[in-house]
This record gives sequence, C-alpha cells and structure tokens, in this order.
Amino acid sequence: MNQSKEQRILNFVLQNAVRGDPCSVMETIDKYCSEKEWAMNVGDEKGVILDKTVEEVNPKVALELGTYCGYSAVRIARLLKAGARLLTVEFNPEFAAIAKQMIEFAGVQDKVKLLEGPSEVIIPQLKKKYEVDTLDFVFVDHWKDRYTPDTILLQECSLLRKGSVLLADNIIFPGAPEFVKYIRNNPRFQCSTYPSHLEYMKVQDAMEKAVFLG
Ligand SMILES: Nc1ncc2ncn(CCCCCNC(=O)c3cc(-c4ccc(F)cc4)cc(O)c3O)c2n1
Ligand SMILES: [Mg+2]
Repeated sequence: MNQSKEQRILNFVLQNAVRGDPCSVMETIDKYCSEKEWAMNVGDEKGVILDKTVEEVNPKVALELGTYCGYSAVRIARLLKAGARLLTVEFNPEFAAIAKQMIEFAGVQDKVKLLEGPSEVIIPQLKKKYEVDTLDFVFVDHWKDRYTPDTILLQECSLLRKGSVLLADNIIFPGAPEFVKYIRNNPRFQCSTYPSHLEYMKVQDAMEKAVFLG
C-alpha cells in the first residue's frame, strides 16, 4: 500500500531533523513542503504571526483546532512556559497518528495533549473531561465552515474569559467569509487582521486575531 503524503512528511522529518529540537522539525517540514510536496501546514511566514501572538498571550492553556501533521502544535508548544499546556484536536485518525509521532520526535509531548475527534464533540468535553477552566489562546485552523459555529460553541461552553485570544488561519484562502463577517460584527470581540500569504505559495492569505471582551 503506497504511503500517504503525510507519512512521507513524517519520514522526511525522522530522517533529516534533529530529535528533541522543535525548530529543526519545523524547518524540515517547511523545507519538504516548499521543495517537494505542498501541504496545509501554517508554514514559516504565517508561523511568525502565530509565534508573536503566542508570545504576547503567553497562554497557560491553549487549544488548537485542526492538528494535521502537528507542525503548528510543535510551533506553539515550543513557546509554552513550564506548566503550560496545548490541547490539539484532530478528527482524522491517520493525521492524528502522524501528528503524535511528530510531536514526540520534537520533544514537546509533555506540553501537548492530542484529542482525537471532531471539534463539535471535543469542545463540550473540555471542562469536565479535560479539566479546562477557561482557554487563554485558541488557534483556529480546521474546517473553514466550522470556524463560526465553534466560536459560538466555545462561548456557550463558557470556555472564553475576558482577554482570551483567538487566531484564525486562512481567512482569505481558502477563506472563511462567514466567520470574518460574524467576528468583525460581534461587539464581544476586538478584531485585527494580519495579511500574509498561503503557506509555501505567492497567494494572498491572512490571519484574524480576535480578543474576547467578556
Ligand atoms: N470539525 C473538525 N474538528 C476537528 C478537525 N480536525 C481536522 N478537521 C478537518 C480540517 C481539515 C483541514 C482544515 N484545513 C484546511 O482545510 C486548509 C486548507 C488549505 C488549502 C487547501 C487547498 C488549497 F488549494 C489551498 C489551501 C490551507 C490551509 O492552511 C488549511 O488549514 C476537523 N474538523
Ligand atoms: Mg490553515
């Protein structure tokens, strides 16, 4: 059975990156996906926007929706302080298995909990099953038509507090027009847009930062 693209990305990391070195893992994935096979990692350019937002928020509890191969989970986890944790949600079992290995190879497994399942099922479980009080940071990078309903679900589950920061990928390409309309017209969020480019391409993209005002 021939390998998946995601398996090829993992193998390239296992063979070329430095075990226990998150930056080496990120650089190796970016090298493979810019030179050999495109893949939907947030990438190095938008990754800097993600880094700056995580450093500014310095989250104790962070959530990621859409793990994929674990690139952004590694990217976020490397910046978390001692005792801080990242919960990352992936519903595709094959991607989850790849991401688990990627996260372990990078050496950030103690900071990351990979939750397998759809966001709409996992989010309502966060308080009781995963002992979350509120979320300091949420990286939104899953189905683009789930951005709005899951933002509403996070509020309904009282998982956001005054100052919680959401950062959404791909608001231009592939696009999340309904989310942009919802969040920018919602008085409970303070929004800002960070223009960038689609990972590994010259195509315009952007990230939207939304601070929950409580
Ligand atoms: N509900 C739920 N809960 C949990 C989940 N876990 C996974 N999923 C499903 C998410 C499937 C992947 C989402 N990401 C993207 O679709 C994506 C696409 C592109 C892209 C594609 C083609 C192009 F030509 C150009 C750009 C670029 C990006 O940066 C993207 O992030 C879940 N869903
Ligand atoms: Mg994305």
